[in-house]
Amino acid sequence: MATDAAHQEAVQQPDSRLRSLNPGPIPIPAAPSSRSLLEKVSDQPVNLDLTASHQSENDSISTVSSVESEKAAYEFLAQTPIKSTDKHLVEFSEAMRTVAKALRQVAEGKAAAQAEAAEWKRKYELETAQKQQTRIKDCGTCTDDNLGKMASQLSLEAPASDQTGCCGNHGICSHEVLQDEVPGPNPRPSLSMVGRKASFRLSWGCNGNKNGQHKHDFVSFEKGDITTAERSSKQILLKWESRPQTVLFITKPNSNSVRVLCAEMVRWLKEHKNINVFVEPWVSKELLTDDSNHTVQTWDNDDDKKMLHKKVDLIVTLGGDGTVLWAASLFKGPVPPVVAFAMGSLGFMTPFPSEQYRGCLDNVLKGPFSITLRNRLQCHVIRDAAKDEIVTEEPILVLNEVTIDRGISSYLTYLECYCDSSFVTCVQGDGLIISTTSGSTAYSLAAGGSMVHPQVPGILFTPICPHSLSFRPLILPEYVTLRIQVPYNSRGHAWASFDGKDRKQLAPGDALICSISPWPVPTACLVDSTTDFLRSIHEGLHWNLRKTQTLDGPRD
Ligand SMILES: NC(=O)c1ccc[n+]([C@@H]2O[C@H](COP(=O)([O-])OP(=O)(O)OC[C@H]3O[C@@H](n4cnc5c(N)ncnc54)[C@H](O)[C@@H]3O)[C@@H](O)[C@H]2O)c1
Ligand SMILES: Nc1ncnc2c1ncn2[C@@H]1O[C@H](COP(=O)(O)OP(=O)(O)OP(=O)(O)O)[C@@H](O)[C@H]1O
Repeated sequence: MATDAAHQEAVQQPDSRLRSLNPGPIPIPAAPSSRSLLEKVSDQPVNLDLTASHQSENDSISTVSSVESEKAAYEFLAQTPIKSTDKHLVEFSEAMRTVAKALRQVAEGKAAAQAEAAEWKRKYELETAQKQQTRIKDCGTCTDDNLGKMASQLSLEAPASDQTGCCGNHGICSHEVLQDEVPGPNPRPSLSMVGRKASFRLSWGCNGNKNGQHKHDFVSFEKGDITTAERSSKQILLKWESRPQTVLFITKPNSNSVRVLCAEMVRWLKEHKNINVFVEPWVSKELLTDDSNHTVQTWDNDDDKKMLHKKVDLIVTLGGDGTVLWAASLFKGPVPPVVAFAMGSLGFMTPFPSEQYRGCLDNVLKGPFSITLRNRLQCHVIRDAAKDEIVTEEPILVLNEVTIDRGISSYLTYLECYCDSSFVTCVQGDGLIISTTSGSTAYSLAAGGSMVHPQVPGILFTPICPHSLSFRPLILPEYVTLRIQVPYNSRGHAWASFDGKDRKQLAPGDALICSISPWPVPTACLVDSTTDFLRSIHEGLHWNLRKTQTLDGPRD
């Protein structure tokens, strides 16, 4: 009998029979015979959630007791001609797989969108909370009523008379006068020795004209025709409005020549220019041992360090590019102009020759001088584990780049990248560099990114050894926010490093959010921004160096 034969077959191969019989616990309408079988095989409720949909079909098979399944199968097989039922069930099973896959995709899409929305909300809350915290901290003991007033005093302000004169008429964010120290408890003696901070004005130079005037770029929409007006020279000039009085020295450690020059420059500035000098705490000890006549100032705690920008008119760096990065990293907010003397091997950001420091400093202290406004990236690490906390980790500012790589892991990094709300790509390779245009000549360049003039407003998106032939570096506009997410299904952790330092581990679920910071680093130019940039790529990289062909050869 056919039924007996089928019974026999089922007894001999119960496993394979059950695999085709059980497409999962979702009782979706199907052929009557299949449906009745499913109801007998599994009495589990419909489960459309993400966790259940992530289980493989094999997992769902294992949720059904094999004894029950076998019994149900025998009963079913006793009633139904096995061949046609098998065919139905195979079809049904396929249909179920398709449904499960679709449900999983929907659930995954929804979860990703929710996660993204939650993160943007958290980022907003984080920034608001941090701003508020800073204000409260800096205001010290001031009352709630005074909080708003004090907070506005703390921020950078332009004098009322100048607002129309500069920002009003010329429209650029030019001059900014740093306020005196906010009244608060116990000003530190070392910091309070310094007088009022020098004010300065920034303006666009116009066709070589250094009179402080500038023209605006503007777009005209007259009669629906879009045109851009004549472009001014975008060279930015810094002109002192009052005499700079305080200079901060940042020096490369472990260098004898740097130490000697630092001592000499400090003496010269104090004796000939009547300048107050700040140095890092370790340098102050070094200078004291070298020459007890040096009266330099320093800081001894983080709170004083955070107030440096209110005291320092100018930063002088002695070292290579790394020293400029170090100097910038000391300032989590506004950065005073940096005069970088070259005492390293390359020096893309260090245009001033140290042997001519007297002339260079004379010019800078007098002004006006050209500056390059170098954008920094502001990076937030958002921990998956800290999703419910409003304030997570402090933002980190980088002048060159933030790198997300595989660290010591031997697996490919797997990073999901979003630009604002758009998906960019998944990086599978050694990692990703998100670089400023200043950093374009550093690590990003080594990874195949383009060299970009530091005044170009953009963010470089450069993969490191991508395992894909078609992954080319990108340059994105400067106003976007990038989110790099280590997905839950990443095989390993990723590591973020900031200007080559401060490595932080990123676990699956963690994300890094980067956008351009409102606090650029103004670096003084030797000539002007473009001349200095071209000189650095010629001299530093020997860019496009080739022997010139002679006339001595084939001609047209
Ligand atoms: N493969 C690479 O090229 C590679 C690898 C790791 C780090 N880096 C770079 O090193 C930087 C940290 O510098 P450091 O001095 O602290 O480390 P470091 O002492 O290891 O020096 C790195 C080198 O990069 C050069 N450099 C730094 N910033 C530059 C810039 N904006 N343009 C051109 N060259 C630049 C420095 O002059 C130095 O020669 C990182 O921000 C990263 O860009 C490069
Ligand atoms: N004041 C400082 N305190 C601590 N570390 C510093 C300081 N200044 C520089 N560094 C670090 O010292 C390292 C070397 O500095 P830098 O790049 O300026 O010198 P260099 O290697 O001689 O120059 P180049 O990079 O052009 O060859 C960098 O990693 C930098 O971060």
